[in-house]
Amino acid sequence: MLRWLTAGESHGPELIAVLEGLPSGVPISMDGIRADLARRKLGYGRGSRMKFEEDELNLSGGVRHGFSMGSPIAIRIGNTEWPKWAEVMSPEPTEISDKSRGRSAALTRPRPGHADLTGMQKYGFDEARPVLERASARETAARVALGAVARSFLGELGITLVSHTLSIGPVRVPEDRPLPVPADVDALDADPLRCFDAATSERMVAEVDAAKKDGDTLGGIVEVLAYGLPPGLGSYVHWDRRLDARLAAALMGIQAIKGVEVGDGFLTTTRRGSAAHDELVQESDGIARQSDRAGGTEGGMTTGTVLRVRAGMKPIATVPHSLRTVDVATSEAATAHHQRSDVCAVPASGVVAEAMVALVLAEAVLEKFGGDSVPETKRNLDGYLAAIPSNLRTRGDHASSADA
Ligand SMILES: Cc1cc2nc3c(=O)[nH]c(=O)nc-3n(C[C@H](O)[C@H](O)[C@H](O)COP(=O)(O)O)c2cc1C
Ligand SMILES: C=C(O[C@@H]1CC(C(=O)O)=C[C@@H](OP(=O)(O)O)[C@H]1O)C(=O)O
Repeated sequence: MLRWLTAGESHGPELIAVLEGLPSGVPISMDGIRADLARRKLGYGRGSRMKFEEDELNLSGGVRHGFSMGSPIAIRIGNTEWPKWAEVMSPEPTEISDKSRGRSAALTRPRPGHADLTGMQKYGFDEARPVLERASARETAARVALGAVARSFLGELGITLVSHTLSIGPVRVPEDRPLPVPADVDALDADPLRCFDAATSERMVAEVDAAKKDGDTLGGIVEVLAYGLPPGLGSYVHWDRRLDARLAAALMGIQAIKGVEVGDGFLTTTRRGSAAHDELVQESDGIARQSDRAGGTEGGMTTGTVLRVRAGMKPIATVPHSLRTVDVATSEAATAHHQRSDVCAVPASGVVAEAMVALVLAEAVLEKFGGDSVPETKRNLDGYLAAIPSNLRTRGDHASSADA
């Protein structure tokens, strides 16, 4: 069983993440995790905070000499801005000195679209600071660090993930563009919007510039692909074991994600059945699907073809051209509080989505194949693939983890 938790506030001293249930022998490098943390901060349209704040990575449990030991992985991500917030976010009752007076001003003008107002109602606060500190997507740094570990485990089994930006606001990659493959990851990360289509990326940059100029914000859609999966992760036997359901929940659990699609998703609903599914044909090297409309799952299980899921992000709620709200201290009409914000965080959301998919897949792999060490998990996976009768084999099933 794989489980994970994160803790920590946006302007707290550090974020903390724990991953329990990972086998021994997974290569884990500080540089590898740092590289993913850096990817999460990229993306045209991110706010000024991404430039001055640094993620200070500490690995404080579960890893020795570059490999997991089977014990819980404990990760701390220190926040270099903490000294400025030490009084405002002090865990002990503290006098607020003049230098922190501005930062500690009560946030009584809740932002529509953020957690501010409902969070105050629910947890009994008279201002939004304690709400936004945890609702903030700063927390996604902790998930990305865990995702880097999960990805490394999957990599040992020959499973590779790719994420990319499909749309920003109304600007979308044309449907007929080929899917990026693992070899394209560096090029994707080098693109300002993590978009695989250069012409669309240019239009996306212009769209972000236009929104920024208007004091506005943007959302969009990201896609995560997983290559090298075996058939049969997840199950049809119970709703909460369906892999597509678990992926949807994990993606919806990312701040500001409001829609999830598996494969062709909503587009499929516009097709007739005869043009909606992936027909099976016997080839010399196994049964082959003639298309990939389903996105790599049938009956809540991986089919062994490329997994393809999408997450739709709403526009950032902290709109510089502030939205109407109520000052809950006076009940007067007001504009929502705004200090600074991202104009668009869709590229970063792709990296977070990749991390969430990696965690769900790592969990599903361990459920099916178990193993307390990577070699044991590999043996179990290879044994399963080898035992699939030849008449049931789909193309690619034989590519065992030994090839990873
Ligand atoms: C990577 C990332 C960056 C974000 N940056 C901001 C931001 O700068 N300002 C903001 O208001 N919301 C931002 N959000 C979205 C809010 O965290 C989110 O809207 C809020 O927590 C309320 O949750 P909900 O949108 O799911 O209802 C960001 C989300 C992600 C995933
Ligand atoms: C700090 C991060 O993202 C933050 C997520 C966020 C929000 O409301 O979700 C609001 C912004 O923070 P602030 O309001 O302090 O400028 C973003 O910078 C991060 O991703 O590391």
